[in-house]
Amino acid sequence: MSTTGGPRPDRVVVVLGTGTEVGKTWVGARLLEALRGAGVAVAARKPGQSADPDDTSPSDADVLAGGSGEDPLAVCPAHRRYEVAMAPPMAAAALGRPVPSVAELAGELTWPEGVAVGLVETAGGLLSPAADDGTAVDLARAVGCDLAVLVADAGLGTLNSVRLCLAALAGETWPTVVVLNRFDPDDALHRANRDWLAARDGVDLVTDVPALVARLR
Ligand SMILES: C[C@H](N)[C@H](N)CCCCCC(=O)O
Repeated sequence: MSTTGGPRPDRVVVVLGTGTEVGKTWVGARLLEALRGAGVAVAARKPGQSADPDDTSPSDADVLAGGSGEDPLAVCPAHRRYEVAMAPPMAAAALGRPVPSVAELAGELTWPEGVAVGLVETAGGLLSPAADDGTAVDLARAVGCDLAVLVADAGLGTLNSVRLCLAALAGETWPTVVVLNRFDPDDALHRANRDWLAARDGVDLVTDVPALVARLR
């Protein structure tokens, strides 16, 4: 159940990560691009973003906006951007700015009419604070997640991080697709990780964006 008002996308896809810097934004932007290229109406939202002020690379909202074809300020409004490399609510507090609640972030989310896939990207990992009173998972619930995309690294350590995240998501109503990002088919460990998670744990898993797009069809 979403706490947001106004038009709602046919499907809300929330991009979660096993941790920070696993490539959530890259996967989200490529997904938006591919769907848009196939004629699907998309929109992206980043309810809060934080970054090192010395980082000159495009912000997450800029990258997502490139994928969805929107104004970056529609993806993440100026008052939810924090130039401190901390979890967004922690960054807000460090800057002496208001720290939102999960309900406030979800309530701020507006969608254009006629969106088929609305993508919401969270910040950091699954249990990183998203607001004063909740994590990325709490935010996913509040925005009415229909499908979670859990982005993980393909390499060493991913078995543990994916299993921890899926355990944390066990009570949720939505299905979760795991993306093993930066997957190299020539890497024996990457292949072994994929096979172990899929065969032993029955994880719904993909290793590239085209396969993820196919899941959304
Ligand atoms: C600055 C960084 N790139 C992200 N935007 C924020 C990551 C927050 C992680 C918080 C944590 O789980 O410890």
